[in-house]
Amino acid sequence: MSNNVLEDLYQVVLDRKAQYASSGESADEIKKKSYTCYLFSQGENKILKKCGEECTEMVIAAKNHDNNELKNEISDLLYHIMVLCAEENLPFSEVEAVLEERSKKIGNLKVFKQVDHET
Ligand SMILES: N=c1c2ncn([C@@H]3O[C@H](COP(=O)(O)OP(=O)(O)OP(=O)(O)O)[C@@H](O)[C@H]3O)c2ncn1[C@@H]1O[C@H](COP(=O)(O)O)[C@@H](O)[C@H]1O
Repeated sequence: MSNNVLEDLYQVVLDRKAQYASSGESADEIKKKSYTCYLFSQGENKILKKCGEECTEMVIAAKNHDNNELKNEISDLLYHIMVLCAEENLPFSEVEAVLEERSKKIGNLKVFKQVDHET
């Protein structure tokens, strides 16, 4: 594995998508071998449901101030987001590019309105 854990994970997800597309197995068989292939076999609604579920679990972990649980839930969410990107044919590198572009900006883009209470 290279230093870029996210890129490597996305590549595994893409490999599983290709693997699923070429396998003629049932969902039960697929699930035993690869959870990622199973998600692709279930389609967009299932993947979106999982993203929502993992996001809620992340929020609950944060509300409980349980950082051990929180890091696991964030990891689950990131994985499911990658499956969603692959399902939608959105290269994860495009998400990284948006973050990189934003990192070049200094300060907040919003201009704070100064209210003059004297007038
Ligand atoms: N990062 C993950 C990852 N995070 C979470 N999960 C799986 O997500 C599932 C979430 O559990 P749930 O109880 O919510 O779901 P479930 O009851 O098993 O099934 P459903 O409710 O979704 O039908 C578990 O089965 C976890 O194993 C993941 N499965 C895979 N990966 C990565 O994907 C790679 C390829 O995995 P496979 O496709 O399984 O080989 C792995 O090496 C990991 O790097």
